Amino acid sequence: MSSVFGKPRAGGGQQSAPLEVNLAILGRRGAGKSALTVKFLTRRFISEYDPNLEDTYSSEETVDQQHVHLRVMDTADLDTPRNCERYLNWAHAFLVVYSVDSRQSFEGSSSYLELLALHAKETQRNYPALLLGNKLDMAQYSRQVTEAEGAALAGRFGCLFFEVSACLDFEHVQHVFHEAVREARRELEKNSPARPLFISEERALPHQAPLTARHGLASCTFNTLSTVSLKEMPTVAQAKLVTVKSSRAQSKRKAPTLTLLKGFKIF
Ligand SMILES: Nc1nc2c(ncn2[C@@H]2O[C@H](COP(=O)(O)OP(=O)(O)OP(=O)(O)O)[C@@H](O)[C@H]2O)c(=O)[nH]1
Repeated sequence: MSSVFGKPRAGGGQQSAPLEVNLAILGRRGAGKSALTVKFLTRRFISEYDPNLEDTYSSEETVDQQHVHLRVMDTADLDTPRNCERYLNWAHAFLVVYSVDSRQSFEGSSSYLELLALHAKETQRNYPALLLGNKLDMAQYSRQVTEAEGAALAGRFGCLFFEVSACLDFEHVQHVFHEAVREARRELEKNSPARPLFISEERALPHQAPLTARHGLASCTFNTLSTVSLKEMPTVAQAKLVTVKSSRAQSKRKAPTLTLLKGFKIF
């Protein structure tokens, strides 16, 4: 079951098909994958969760004025990469997360980057990955991995690197997810068959179906920078949905509600 966290779309006039991007969040247990995912989707920090729950969420995003249908798989791999095909064959980009206060999780992130490099070699394709050092808020008390070490590891694998915190700014977390979308988009555009960028006129040719029918588009004037994903949604673990109030402070009013996974507690 997938959960949908809808956000208002900007640029309502734009009619082109949304870009579809699948993003998998990888990393050792406790690195903060779920906390970052839920922060991005709800702007909130969670502190309680079910560590065995793996689920895929979808969210409507606007990245650089483009409408993006983003799916995020918050993986639960226990301690080492397992049954990796479920995300390797599905994702267009990966966020590899470690915690700056855990050397073990940093070493774990290195195994994930190696796995992705091997997959890229085997499939002869580039899969963008971003390395994230999470729990930056803990750095002043219990940092075990320096920023330079994180940057060096990212440099070895040619990926972007950010230090973040699921507890701090939403905007910074959102920026990182949107960077992943940009990286995925770059690859999708590189790998998609050449298509015309602008078509100003549609003429029904005798032997050709109209463009609208062939592309499933409503209008003949369009910009086809977006790429429709052909990858299938994986079968994801069943997750029970619960509805919680979006804010305790709003309890006296008719509070809006959010649908969240069982196991997440919102503060
Ligand atoms: N201080 C701090 N704690 C965090 C942060 N992110 C996550 N945590 C805490 O770290 C613990 C693990 O976070 P999760 O998001 O469940 O980690 P995970 O990587 O999803 O772990 P698994 O579900 O076991 O794979 C939880 O107690 C979170 O509250 C952060 O940025 N700062």
